[in-house]
Amino acid sequence: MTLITDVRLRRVLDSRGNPTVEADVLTQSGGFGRAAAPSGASTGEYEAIELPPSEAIAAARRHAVPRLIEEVHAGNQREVDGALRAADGTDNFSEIGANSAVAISMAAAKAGADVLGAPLYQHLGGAFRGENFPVPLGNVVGGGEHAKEATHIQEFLAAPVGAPSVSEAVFANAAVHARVSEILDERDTPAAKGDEGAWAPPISDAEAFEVVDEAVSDVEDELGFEVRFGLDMAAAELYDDDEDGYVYGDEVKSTDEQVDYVAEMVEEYDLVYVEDPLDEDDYEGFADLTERVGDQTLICGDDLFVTNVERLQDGIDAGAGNSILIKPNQIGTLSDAFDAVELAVRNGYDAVISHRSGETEDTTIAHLAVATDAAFIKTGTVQGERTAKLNELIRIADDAV
Ligand SMILES: O=C(O)[C@@H](CO)OP(=O)(O)O
Ligand SMILES: [Mg+2]
Repeated sequence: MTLITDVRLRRVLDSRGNPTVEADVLTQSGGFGRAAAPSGASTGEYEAIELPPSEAIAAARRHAVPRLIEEVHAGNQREVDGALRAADGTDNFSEIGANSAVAISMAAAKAGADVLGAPLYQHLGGAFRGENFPVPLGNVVGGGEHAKEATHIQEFLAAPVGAPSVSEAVFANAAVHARVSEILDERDTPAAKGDEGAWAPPISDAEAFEVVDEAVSDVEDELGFEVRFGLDMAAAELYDDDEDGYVYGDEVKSTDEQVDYVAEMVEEYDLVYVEDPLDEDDYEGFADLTERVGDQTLICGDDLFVTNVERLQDGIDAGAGNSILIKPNQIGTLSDAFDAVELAVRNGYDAVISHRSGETEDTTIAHLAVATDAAFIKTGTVQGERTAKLNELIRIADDAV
């Protein structure tokens, strides 16, 4: 019934106005799934390869589509993803592009769910999934590669850890985003927005800590449940080999100073989450920091692990981090993303399912987060391509998908 009968690929717009790959998968019994690949700006060096969309589409049509049509069942995700891997023949999807691979992989999952008449999260996670919901990490202030003339730290993320429901959590993040804007106004600080819809004010990181801390406390008082915050430092973008350190404008921090700085910020602001606090090759630095503050906060590897089980296993062996960011397009298929979650959970690491800075209205990651029982989902706060995922989470909780 779920035998794939057609795969259609096209270029569509992403939220930055760039082209990206969209896939439609059709099955014998009329099942249909559609998904689009997201795209990063602060991409990790070890990510699977994103090809220019036209090239990725042409290569996938040549190599992958013939191996899928009348050959593979959309309901069997391992079979779909195995065919994509076989069609590509490389470790990093450099032949057909991870953007084509992930779009087809996700579209096939949706087609499989469609035939079963089940919501995607249930198809992927099983009948007993859907009781627990991830805490949404909401980007409220940011800079780095996502905005010019703003903070060095890429993302300051509201984390409504005490919210009684996913809907209240989503609205809490929106309230923090709104409160940040008021506080910036009070300080006569103009702010543009970055790629993910976070405020991108021309202020120092130290001031951003103050502003976000104040906004989070105000919203916590107003709503009456615990709201904290965290960071994505995207430190691989700050690290400069020539300087042998992390560059914050005129200041350069050595690795030891960077570890001290992050540990101090965790203490001072009671941070609940710190992503990529060190360079993407620095397992040792991650391990030092995890040793110091890993019992108080999540230390999450994004560019460090790139959703890759081998890199995650190296991290587990080294004691580097206690959490992994999961981005399906970093590795190319849903099966690979699930394998990374499974390895993480077996080793006491929390999984955090994540969007990219370039997104579409695709909502697959909302389902993925519920299907995998992930602790957190990072998918912005406002702006259509972000609210698409957040609203889908609300619908899943309301049994309305
Ligand atoms: O670093 C990150 O975690 C992401 C998403 O916030 O950014 P990008 O997609 O640009 O890699
Ligand atoms: Mg990151």
